[in-house]
Amino acid sequence: MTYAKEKEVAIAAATAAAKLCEQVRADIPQAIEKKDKSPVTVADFGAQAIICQALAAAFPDDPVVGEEDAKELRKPEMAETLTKVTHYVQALSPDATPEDVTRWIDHGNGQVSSRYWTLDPIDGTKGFLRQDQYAVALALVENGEVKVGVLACPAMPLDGGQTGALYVAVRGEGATMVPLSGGEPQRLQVVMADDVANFRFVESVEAAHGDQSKQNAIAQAVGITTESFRVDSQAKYGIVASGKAALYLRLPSPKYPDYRENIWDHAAGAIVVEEAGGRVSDMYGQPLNFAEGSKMMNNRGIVVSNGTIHDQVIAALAEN
Ligand SMILES: Nc1ncnc2c1ncn2[C@@H]1O[C@H](COP(=O)(O)OS(=O)(=O)O)[C@@H](OP(=O)(O)O)[C@H]1O
Ligand SMILES: [Mg+2]
Ligand SMILES: [Mg+2]
Ligand SMILES: [Mg+2]
Repeated sequence: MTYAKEKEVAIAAATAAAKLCEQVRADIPQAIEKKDKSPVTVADFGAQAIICQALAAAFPDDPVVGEEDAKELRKPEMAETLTKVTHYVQALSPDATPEDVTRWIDHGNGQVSSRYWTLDPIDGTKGFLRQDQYAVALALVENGEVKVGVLACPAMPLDGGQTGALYVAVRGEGATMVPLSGGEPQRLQVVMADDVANFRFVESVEAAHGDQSKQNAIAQAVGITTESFRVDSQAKYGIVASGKAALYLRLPSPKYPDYRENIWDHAAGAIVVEEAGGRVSDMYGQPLNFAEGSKMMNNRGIVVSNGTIHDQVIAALAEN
């Protein structure tokens, strides 16, 4: 088994971070506004602290490229928020001080290099605030290729009535889903072409994060006639990997034509789908570039599929 230690550490860290997030969610979190006007919560900071602490201890030489940083949190007017974050972190790491917490968060300020981790402590913060889907997303990238991906989706409903999924993939070794509450890992397989009931497509809840009218037109062009399934965060990748949808489309929003996708919004999800037999590319069929920087400057839009319809989707995009 390759990357055994990386997989073990990533699973333990993402599972712990998911626990922290669920604790915050039960307490009804408040949104804090970031400089770019997007929301962040004490759970985003706490989850980044917990995961970075674990990665720094196990792999001290690996940079971590995370979404959040502690710059604002260090300001005196944020002391109360930092106290709250520290309180949630202490439930998992009792000796943690506020200084530890900000230091661990800023361990996530690393740069893309030949080997690095990328972390989205909460992907779908808006979904998290709405008590909808969200994901803790962690991936290891080597020489531009995602090697390990772990996606914790604490609000994901499972067959059989439980809630909470952990999706795990290692390059060349397949993808599995294990309930966050524990149990046997189940092998993931994307939907087959003849599984009509699951031949659906997923897209973001937030209309401004895509182009919903074009997404619908492309889905129809490849024979998907049912309405989209709208889900927050990289949970969408988990749904495609589990064979519960054939396609996830994320086309550039007409409102933000210059938007570029972040590596942490896709790395973990992409390997989970690929290892379940699916395909991931940008809207021109180009591979996602995880080798350059935190934003994928040369990619536009995201297409995630079960594989069988991928070329058809790219062809439909070229025509529309
Ligand atoms: N304009 C635009 N276009 C595309 N994507 C954008 C845009 N603005 C933000 N973001 C990123 O969207 C991430 C949330 O993913 P989703 O859209 O799938 O979920 S959600 O519907 O917003 O909950 C969200 O990730 P988090 O910040 O981690 O929640 C953002 O990185
Ligand atoms: Mg995100
Ligand atoms: Mg995030
Ligand atoms: Mg964010």
